[in-house]
Amino acid sequence: MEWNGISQYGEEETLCILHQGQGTPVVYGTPHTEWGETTSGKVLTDGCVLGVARTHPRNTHIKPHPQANSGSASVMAASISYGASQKTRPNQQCTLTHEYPEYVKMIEVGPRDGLQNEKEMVPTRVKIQLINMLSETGLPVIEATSFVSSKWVPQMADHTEVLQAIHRSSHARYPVLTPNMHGFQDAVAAGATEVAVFGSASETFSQKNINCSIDDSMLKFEEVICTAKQQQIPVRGYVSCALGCPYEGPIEPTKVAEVVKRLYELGCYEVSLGDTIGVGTPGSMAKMLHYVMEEVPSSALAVHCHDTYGQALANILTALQMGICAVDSSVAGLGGCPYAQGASGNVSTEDVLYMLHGMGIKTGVDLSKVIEAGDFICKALNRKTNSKVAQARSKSS
Ligand SMILES: CC(C)(COP(=O)([O-])OP(=O)([O-])OC[C@H]1O[C@@H](n2cnc3c(N)ncnc32)[C@H](O)[C@@H]1OP(=O)([O-])[O-])[C@@H](O)C(=O)NCCC(=O)NCCSC(=O)C[C@@](C)(O)CC(=O)[O-]
Repeated sequence: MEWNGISQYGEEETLCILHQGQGTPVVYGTPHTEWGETTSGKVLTDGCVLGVARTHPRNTHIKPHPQANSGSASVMAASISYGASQKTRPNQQCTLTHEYPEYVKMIEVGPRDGLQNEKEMVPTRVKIQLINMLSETGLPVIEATSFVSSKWVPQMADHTEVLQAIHRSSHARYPVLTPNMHGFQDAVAAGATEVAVFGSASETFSQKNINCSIDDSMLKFEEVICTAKQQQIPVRGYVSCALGCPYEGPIEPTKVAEVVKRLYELGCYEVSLGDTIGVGTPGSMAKMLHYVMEEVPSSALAVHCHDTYGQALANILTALQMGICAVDSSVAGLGGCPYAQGASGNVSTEDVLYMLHGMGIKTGVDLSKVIEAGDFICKALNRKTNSKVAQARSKSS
């Protein structure tokens, strides 16, 4: 099936006209409207309604409209691009292509997600040096530690020492995890200037990870977010098990979307979608994002892919095609979650950078310096890197 689009670009708005083959064009979306809301408020024609266009500074995503005729589901994950440089006039045809963001924000989670699962205590000075080395790479966000119970996660017990000793780059931010007010207050006392709350789309995982139901977690997060707002501290959110749960198996994308929406509405500036056990595929990622992006704009979403089944890069690429511009990753692919047995580490920062830079996407991050930081932490842990790029570079040097 061929999908065609015609767009008319103005400074402020894009009008998308979608049609199939010889069908009569259907006008169905502008950047200022959400799904199903058109400038006219109506579908202009019937027989060839294919979907609605949701514009993004760079991508226009097509989603089947409830009245769409058969076969339109095949565009669920497609994106149609009308970059500013590709201005078209009405009646000119555009071919559907994927257009990627020019810049991707990299969120380094190695010092927290990467190390929290280590059985042997990692010396505090090693954690500090790792963060200091990562700060030299140009990474814009480095998640430094977490203010959780040391009975639950002993590896993060030195959170205050770590946060207070690192050299903070003026170009980077250093969020820390805070599951409740106790953690938030400790974090602020230690000098945190950004925090993250972490919920789950799975009830069982929520219980196992933070000892409360999803609803109770939202009450705790609300308190944290309200207090943080008063102190002008930005709050990021996580939703674990976005593509599967170690206890419940597959999670309905509608459930993921609901939890993401709750966090966003509470005031998280960005919500990271965690494939906690790395079971996702481009298919399930596209489907989940499709539902989530109905509730929350792509500009407020990030993806957080563990690489258990080797799908992380493909899943990230899918997310980029759908308009996501923020990616969590872990130096040397370190990590795992203490409450998700068998889950391997995050996608490695080195491998994501190699892919993005190879696609001409800017990150502002120096890959060689990240490889050095990865080399440092792997030596300290007496471990081989999980990064394919770092492995290849070390063989060739
Ligand atoms: C959330 C809690 C603290 C609840 O733990 P709890 O036991 O239910 O807490 P409580 O409120 O009942 O309090 C019990 C005791 O804990 C203390 N306490 C209470 N809160 C804190 C705190 N913040 N820091 C330090 N101590 C705390 C509190 O003061 C009290 O101390 P006591 O009076 O018995 O001496 C616990 O379940 C916990 O620490 N869980 C750890 C969760 C964790 O860190 N998981 C790994 C990170 S999430 C992740 O990896 C997934 C992610 C984000 O990467 C994305 C993905 O991949 O999906």
